[in-house]
Amino acid sequence: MPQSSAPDPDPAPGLITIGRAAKKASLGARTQVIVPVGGDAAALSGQVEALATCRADIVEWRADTFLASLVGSHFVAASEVESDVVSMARYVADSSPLPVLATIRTSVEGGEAYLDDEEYCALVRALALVAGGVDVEISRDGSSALIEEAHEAGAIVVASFHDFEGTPGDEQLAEVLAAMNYAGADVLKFACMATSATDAARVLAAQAWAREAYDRPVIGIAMGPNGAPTRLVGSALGSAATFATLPGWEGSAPGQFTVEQVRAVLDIVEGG
Ligand SMILES: O=C1C[C@@](O)(C(=O)O)C[C@@H](O)[C@@H]1O
Repeated sequence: MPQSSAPDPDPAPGLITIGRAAKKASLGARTQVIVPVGGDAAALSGQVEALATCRADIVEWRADTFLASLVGSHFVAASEVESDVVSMARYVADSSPLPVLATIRTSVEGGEAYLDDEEYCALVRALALVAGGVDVEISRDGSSALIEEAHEAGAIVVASFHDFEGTPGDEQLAEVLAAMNYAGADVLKFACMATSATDAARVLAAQAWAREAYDRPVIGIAMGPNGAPTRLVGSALGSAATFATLPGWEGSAPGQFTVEQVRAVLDIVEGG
């Protein structure tokens, strides 16, 4: 259902605004720090409170971890959980001082949600009515239509691809990024496990290439110890955002630094 609060027009080519009302951030210029929050309702409220004093720009609500706290590791129908998930999304959107990116990471891409494609699309559609942005896994059947529907609902779309085993070849990475661009995503994101320094370097090369080829914000992440430096390189190497943890809370992927650590490096790399 189209909403009145359509996304703001792009302020400039290659720049995307995420957020609703007064909570906004810009992707595509200085690297934005995205802090993931998740878990059950009690854990979430502790993390949302901690956002007030953390120097992040955007909060990512990992709705899949909340879903897992409700139903465990089982396939579910969207209709069984939608009202709980949407209520929690509203809570995060209202209580967080930062714009919200809502993510349902499915088990196929390393997350905790067990949903088939249809149920996944239904839940993401519901979240798009509440959050400033939604993550859409590009490999899901129906992802292109979902991107359009999320836009109509007033959310920007971060298309995503994950490989927790390794880093695909250059050609496959280029194909994934091309598919995200073709599908009309606002931000192109890929995260791959780096098993060597070469993998990390290839992720950075693909990120820089996509930034030039598509003029859309790109987030390239090499996960794990070999890839950790890719989380700190900043916009000079094409990075629109980096995911960093709230101190004292678990991160959402291997190799993440804390918000303060990332901030300190980005202040040097991009100028404080
Ligand atoms: O896609 C990503 C990137 C990520 O996997 C990372 O490696 O930092 C963390 C996830 O929470 C997020 O949805």
